[in-house]
Amino acid sequence: MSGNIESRNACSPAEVSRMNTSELRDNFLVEKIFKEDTVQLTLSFYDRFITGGIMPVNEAVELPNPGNLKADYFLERRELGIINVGGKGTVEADGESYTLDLKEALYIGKETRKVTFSSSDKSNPAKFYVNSAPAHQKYPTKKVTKKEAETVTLGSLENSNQRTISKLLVASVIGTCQLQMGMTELKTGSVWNTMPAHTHDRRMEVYFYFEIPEGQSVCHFMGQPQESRHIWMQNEQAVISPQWSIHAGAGTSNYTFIWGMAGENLDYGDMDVCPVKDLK
Ligand SMILES: O=C(O)C(=O)C[C@H](O)C(=O)CO
Ligand SMILES: [Zn+2]
Repeated sequence: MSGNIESRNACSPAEVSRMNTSELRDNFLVEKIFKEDTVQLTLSFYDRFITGGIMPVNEAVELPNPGNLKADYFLERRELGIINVGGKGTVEADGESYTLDLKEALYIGKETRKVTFSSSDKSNPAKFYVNSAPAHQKYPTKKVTKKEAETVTLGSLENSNQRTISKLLVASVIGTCQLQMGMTELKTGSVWNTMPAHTHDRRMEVYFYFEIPEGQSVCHFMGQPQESRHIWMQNEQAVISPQWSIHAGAGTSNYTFIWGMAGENLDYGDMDVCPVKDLK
């Protein structure tokens, strides 16, 4: 890829409070994450965070060097996090191969020149969901399985929000510059994520919703806690959350999502919780 990738400007809270449905969706929703044999990337100017998907089917696919990064290669000044949400696949990073099964993660450090993605079985292709943030130090490339993740169970069936959070690429598990990624799986009968909602001025965040059953959807809530807006999300779509915005959702069924963050700190627990009774 020598051309530019799609970029999204940062918007102010006042501007967002006046947006109509399509303006909200154009600025924050990333509609198409996976396309056969293609790298789909979106650059957000919140913390210069890149979100995308790579689905190799018929051939291996190489991480491109988009023109708007003005770099010699993609990871010259960046780090990359990958979570596979499809069939078994392999990521090759400067000649080293890492096989990723469903829901396994890989961190690739700064200064890795060549990264290629392939699927083991084209009838059940790998789907590599990727996040990338600027990096100023080289940390080792490392695979992290769900067993190696830091896991917490939150919520209750009574509050329709029982869920398991697997912190995969976080400071307690691996070294990263600013990227953090993990996955939240809702139990059957639970539909709410991240409730009570929170903001974190020190980090932006992107949610990628998947495992939404056919015919179901997730209503994602964003905006300032007292000026919330919603975006209806379909399976395998992502949504960008500014640092001033809540990011929560309620599904018409249970589902899974990947969260990725970058910014000032690596402290997962640094959140400003918004009491449910104060939301507007
Ligand atoms: O369900 C949740 O709660 C989450 O998954 C919260 C995210 O991990 C998050 O927003 C971290 O800042
Ligand atoms: Zn958050």
